[in-house]
Amino acid sequence: MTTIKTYNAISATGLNYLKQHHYDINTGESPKGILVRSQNLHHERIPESVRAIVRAGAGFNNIPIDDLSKRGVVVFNTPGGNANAVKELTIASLILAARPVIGAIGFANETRGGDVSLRTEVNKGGYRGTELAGKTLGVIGLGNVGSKVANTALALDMDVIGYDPGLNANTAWRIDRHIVHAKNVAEVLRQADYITVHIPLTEDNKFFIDAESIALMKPNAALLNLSRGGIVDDLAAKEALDNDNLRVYITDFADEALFDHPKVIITPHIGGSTIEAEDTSALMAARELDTYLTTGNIINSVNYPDIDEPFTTKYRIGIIHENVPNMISQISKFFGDNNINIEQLSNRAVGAYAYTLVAINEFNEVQQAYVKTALDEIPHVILTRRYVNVNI
Ligand SMILES: NC(=O)c1ccc[n+]([C@@H]2O[C@H](COP(=O)([O-])OP(=O)(O)OC[C@H]3O[C@@H](n4cnc5c(N)ncnc54)[C@H](O)[C@@H]3O)[C@@H](O)[C@H]2O)c1
Ligand SMILES: O=C(O)[C@H](O)COP(=O)(O)O
Repeated sequence: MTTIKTYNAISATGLNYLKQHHYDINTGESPKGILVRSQNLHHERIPESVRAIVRAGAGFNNIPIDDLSKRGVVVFNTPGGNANAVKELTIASLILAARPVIGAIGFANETRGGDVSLRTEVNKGGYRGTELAGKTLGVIGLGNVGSKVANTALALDMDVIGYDPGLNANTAWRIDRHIVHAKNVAEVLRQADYITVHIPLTEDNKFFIDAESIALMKPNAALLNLSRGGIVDDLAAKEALDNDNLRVYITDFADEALFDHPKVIITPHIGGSTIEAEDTSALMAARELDTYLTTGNIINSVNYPDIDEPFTTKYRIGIIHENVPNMISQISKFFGDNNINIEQLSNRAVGAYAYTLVAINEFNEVQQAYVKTALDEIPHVILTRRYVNVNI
């Protein structure tokens, strides 16, 4: 049995998938894989036995990607698995930013006793809001979440302007043609009545919304952050709220500096917390983990290139290496020199790393005994794994 270690509450759908595929959950000493949600792994000791870590969710800023990449540990996430859940909470947040629903509920409860109807009707004028229809929504980041938010806002009769310099042919098609594409973020900040941020927390995106960017917003703008704490400079947002340079700030990330502020609404990081999103993300995560550990196929990795090929030979050798010249020729020469016939060789590189998956049929026990050690000795090879096709 292969052991998988888990952190956080991982949905039973994902755990059951792993159990059905003969994995132990949290029992053995030397886990091969880790399944995690938001637990901060930056200061955890990741056992040497670990070959893969899957983040059941989108954001992976809680995982020490650089260190793990140098060790040959493949890190995955589950793109889109919880995007609908975040979209729905973002729409709820937009409505909370337009209508004083929370205060109105409090007021309704206070009307108890006596003529409830009269007291409600006389005093409800204090809970008038505005409509989203006709207002402009600015969406920063048009990925899995942002594209859904942008498209849904059109159905609420909002005008939508979006900004995402990272869109490509595979992702741009998701975005409705009525959404205006801004050339820079300042365009969004100046035009929007509501601004919602859906980008990952990276070094570059830290305090992406800071005092300077808030100064570009309309003074009655509403700012929504369902991405990550640290993407918005909360102190700058608080100062803008205090000076009437921002109307309301809604964040899914609690911050001591924001508690009890009358213009702030805080939710406790529940954007992806629906039964459906947790099930979908955990199942995607379990499948990605099992697929890599049993076939060498890499799907949705955030630190190495994806390779997803049908496993039609008896064996495969997966070689994670640095993206430097002469690796493929050295690897294929090794197989040739050792009289091992290559049926198929796939190679892909992304940034500093590359992955080569070699498919073979004839592979005797002597060759199997030394191939891993010998390949690992080629300079710039990080980790070699062997896969056996149990269906052949
Ligand atoms: N609140 C929650 O529970 C919750 C749930 C899911 C995701 N998230 C957060 O939301 C983020 C986005 O999720 P997603 O599923 O849409 O991810 P995604 O990877 O599908 O999309 C992110 C998009 O942001 C774009 N981007 C990156 N930096 C940018 C920048 N500086 N300006 C404009 N665009 C930029 C990328 O090109 C990409 O298209 C995640 O990284 C995560 O931190 C939070
Ligand atoms: O990045 C994500 O997917 C979300 O922040 C969800 O986090 P969670 O899995 O801890 O709910």
